[in-house]
Amino acid sequence: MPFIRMLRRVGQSPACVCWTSALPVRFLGTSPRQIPADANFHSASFSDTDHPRVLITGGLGQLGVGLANLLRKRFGKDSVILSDIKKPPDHVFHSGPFIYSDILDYKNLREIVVNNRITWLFHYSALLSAIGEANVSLAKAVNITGLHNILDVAAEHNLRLFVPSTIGAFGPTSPRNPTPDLCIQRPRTIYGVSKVHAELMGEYYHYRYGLDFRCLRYPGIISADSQPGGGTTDYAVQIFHDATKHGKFECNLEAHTRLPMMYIDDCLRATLEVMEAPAESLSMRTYNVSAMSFTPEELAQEVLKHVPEFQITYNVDAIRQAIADSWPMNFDDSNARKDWGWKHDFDLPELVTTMLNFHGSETRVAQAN
Ligand SMILES: NC(=O)c1ccc[n+]([C@@H]2O[C@H](COP(=O)([O-])OP(=O)(O)OC[C@H]3O[C@@H](n4cnc5c(N)ncnc54)[C@H](O)[C@@H]3O)[C@@H](O)[C@H]2O)c1
Ligand SMILES: C[C@@H](O)[C@H](N)C(=O)O
Repeated sequence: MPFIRMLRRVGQSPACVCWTSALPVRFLGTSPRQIPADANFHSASFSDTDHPRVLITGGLGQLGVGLANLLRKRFGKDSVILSDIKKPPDHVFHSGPFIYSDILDYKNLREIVVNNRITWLFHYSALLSAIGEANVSLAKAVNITGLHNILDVAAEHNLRLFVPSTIGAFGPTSPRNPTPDLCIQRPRTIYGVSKVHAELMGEYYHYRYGLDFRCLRYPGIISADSQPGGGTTDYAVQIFHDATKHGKFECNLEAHTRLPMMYIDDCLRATLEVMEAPAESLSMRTYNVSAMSFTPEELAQEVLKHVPEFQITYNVDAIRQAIADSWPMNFDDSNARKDWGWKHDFDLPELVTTMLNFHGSETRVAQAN
């Protein structure tokens, strides 16, 4: 019977023994963009877990290049395509496949997925919290309309889809210390609203169309060799540049502002681990992940142990402060630890040593040249 072909892979997790398993998709409407049945499952016959062919959107931001490096080590250089709307720097362009992809252009997205037989998609394009408040209409387009395109292309081509969410998906009425996976989510930034929307839409597509949607709520991510893209947690990256270059740092958040944070290696490993986790181990599709939690003052104290002349001053940015005050202080990630074995490697001391070593050696190289 022709409609049998239209049945999506369902019942993949205990949470997805949904009514799609009992009813053919024909009775539920077809795919999200009304694609004919024969157009589905371009990639269904390939082994998408053992050897995925990967597309990363928004790959030239703080996190994408590191993710590509990790995935290329695991799946081979040519199996991972990095994409963005920006021009890649030389070292990125020469390190593996790069392609232009604007997530607002649905046909372009579909062409890339089809031509490259993509099976896994990591959707990193976004406008972050502070920059999103400065440009709400662009944030709505990229974070919401763009997400719709990604969900549709993923559902139509049977992709495994990773979309990162954030501590910013919570708001002032959420429990802040700790913040569990399931609680009130009423964020007050366009970034947060778009991320709650992404979580809910991804889960809806999972239950409605059998989309293999996986989502982690990242804390603020700290990286040494990539710059943050306009978020509230950016201070915790900039402090290391300034401590090694100038011995001082002006912080745009108040001294006692506590936020969950994570070193990039932990973040990217968590991302790969949840993507490789057997579907039956996932009792949820959106998980908090956490590593450490600190204030600017505590971070400065740790930096001082290595840079004795280091000084921190405060010049608070009211918008970022209001955002930070509405976000979780500590993240409860016990479900991720229980379901798929999440465990972080970096606490505050290891983070600070690693970051200062990186920037210290860079500064020494620059001084020697
Ligand atoms: N960095 C963090 O601390 C953090 C924390 C929580 C969640 N996240 C999430 O992780 C993801 C990656 O974060 P990041 O820090 O690398 O972000 P970033 O801001 O550094 O990079 C985002 C990238 O998206 C690209 N982009 C913008 N518009 C686009 C479009 N129309 N089409 C294609 N690409 C477009 C930008 O050019 C940019 O390179 C985001 O979804 C973000 O919300 C990041
Ligand atoms: C926390 C995260 O989503 C991002 N770093 C921001 O501050 O906007």
